[in-house]
Amino acid sequence: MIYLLLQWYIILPVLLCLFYWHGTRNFSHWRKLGVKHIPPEFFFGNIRKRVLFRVSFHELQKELYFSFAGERVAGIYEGRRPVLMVRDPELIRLVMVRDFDHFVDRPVLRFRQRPSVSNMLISLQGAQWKSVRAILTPTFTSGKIKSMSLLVMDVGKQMVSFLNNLIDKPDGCEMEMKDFFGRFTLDVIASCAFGVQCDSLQSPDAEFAAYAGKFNDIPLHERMIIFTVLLFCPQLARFLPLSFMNKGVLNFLESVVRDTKERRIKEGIRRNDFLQLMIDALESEKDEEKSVLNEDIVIAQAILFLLAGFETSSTVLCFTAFELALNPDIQSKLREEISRVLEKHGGECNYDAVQEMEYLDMVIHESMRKHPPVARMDRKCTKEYAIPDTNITLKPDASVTIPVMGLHYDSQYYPDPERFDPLRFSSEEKAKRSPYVYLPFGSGPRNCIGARFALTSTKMALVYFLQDFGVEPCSKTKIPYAYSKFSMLLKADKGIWLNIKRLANCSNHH
Ligand code: HEM
Repeated sequence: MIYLLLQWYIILPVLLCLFYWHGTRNFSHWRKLGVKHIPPEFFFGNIRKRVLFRVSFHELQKELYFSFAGERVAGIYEGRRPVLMVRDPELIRLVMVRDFDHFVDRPVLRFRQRPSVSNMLISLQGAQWKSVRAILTPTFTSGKIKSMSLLVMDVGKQMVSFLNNLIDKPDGCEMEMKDFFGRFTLDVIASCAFGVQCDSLQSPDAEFAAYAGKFNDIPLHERMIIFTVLLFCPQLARFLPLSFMNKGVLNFLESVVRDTKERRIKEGIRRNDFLQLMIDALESEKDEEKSVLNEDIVIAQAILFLLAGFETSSTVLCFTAFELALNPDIQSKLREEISRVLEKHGGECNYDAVQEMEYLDMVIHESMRKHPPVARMDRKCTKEYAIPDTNITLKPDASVTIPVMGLHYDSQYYPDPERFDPLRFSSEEKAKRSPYVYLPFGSGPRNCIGARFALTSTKMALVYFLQDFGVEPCSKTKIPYAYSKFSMLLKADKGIWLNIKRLANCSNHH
């Protein structure tokens, strides 16, 4: 017994020392390279406030950016992991565009996952990413998006008829905007990526909507394990069968894609949606010797479109509505443009009409500046890279981050950054600043593949909405809103509540 105790008296301190050594051995990384940094803390590095959920992800990114004012690059520690923050717009261009072949991948946690997750474009790497991206790129051309916009128009009309039925009082109806626009966006993605007509506005309990609502429901213990692995030993991830997504939901989505695909092939049905474009690519590649696509890859992308497009697009709509409610002059000016352009197009909100709306474009871009759904962009160094005009050489596997949220609030690029001013995005104003200080969709070959689709569908939603309805603050509106501390994507704590009113001269033509 004494022998056993003695053994533990020795083993335990040794284990603790090893644990401490492992947790801190990278902590001289930035000092040795002469990069400005904040001294790290054991376990937390520089992100203690975030790990303890004291601050939101967006606020932390902003704070870190502003703690290195005047620097072109800065060093941060996320847990024990050193990450290089690239602050200078010209260096951002080099990393994201010119020297992209050194930064092809994202530093993602690669758990042992099923093919419908491991094949998602967002986490694919190297040559495999390149070949899948090349196949998907033609599905996002303006021509394809234009034909898909017909599906978005159907959903827009459903949205208007839903609101017409709901709002019968002259003083309007208070609604949570994320939930409202979330249902519009879900219907758009269900239709375009899964070929499912779900009308979640009229029937929120419909099967597809009910499943989609549970997408991020994962048990607390799995969440904790993921967080610890992420901070301490990401190398372990590939041995663990964990996922950020609910397994039941994944099973459901997989079967929707499989069944739809089989039905379309068997019955010769065709539809103008992403799924059709992917099925066509799969069929045309079937007999090629070096085919890239297979059913798993198609399923993975359909699920990814839901994952990458749903929260982001509905967030943009929600915060745009918030800004329009707070800035009634801008709301009126936008509505004037909408009426003027739609009149030219016989009153119909179609793809071409929306493309002509310049002020709408400025409003949505200013909204994504102030409220970018994604707070930062990440890249992994894949080939040794000497950063020009510095003595820093990044080794393969090093992580680099682009501080989107900080750049969007930097007054040297956007004077009075808290002010909502769409005119910052007039052609003259845009020409005055680097494009690399505005990155809601990222940049370079690894940017958001769905950006054009997202812009088209969110703009159409706003046009349908603003034609007949207006938004204004109500008693439940929190100004300024508080950021949710539990979300990686931008989210307002307790939501964004606004009053929706039917306009007096509402056309009611739908
Ligand atoms: C307003 C809505 C959206 C925003 C703000 C947004 C933002 C982003 C951002 C910031 C990235 C990372 C870019 C980078 O690392 O440079 C990204 C990647 C991606 N997005 Fe979006 N996104 C939106 C909508 C969509 C939609 C609707 C789809 C699909 C239909 C989509 C599909 C993707 C995919 C597949 C990637 C990964 C691309 C790759 O790794 O090659 N996104 N998005």
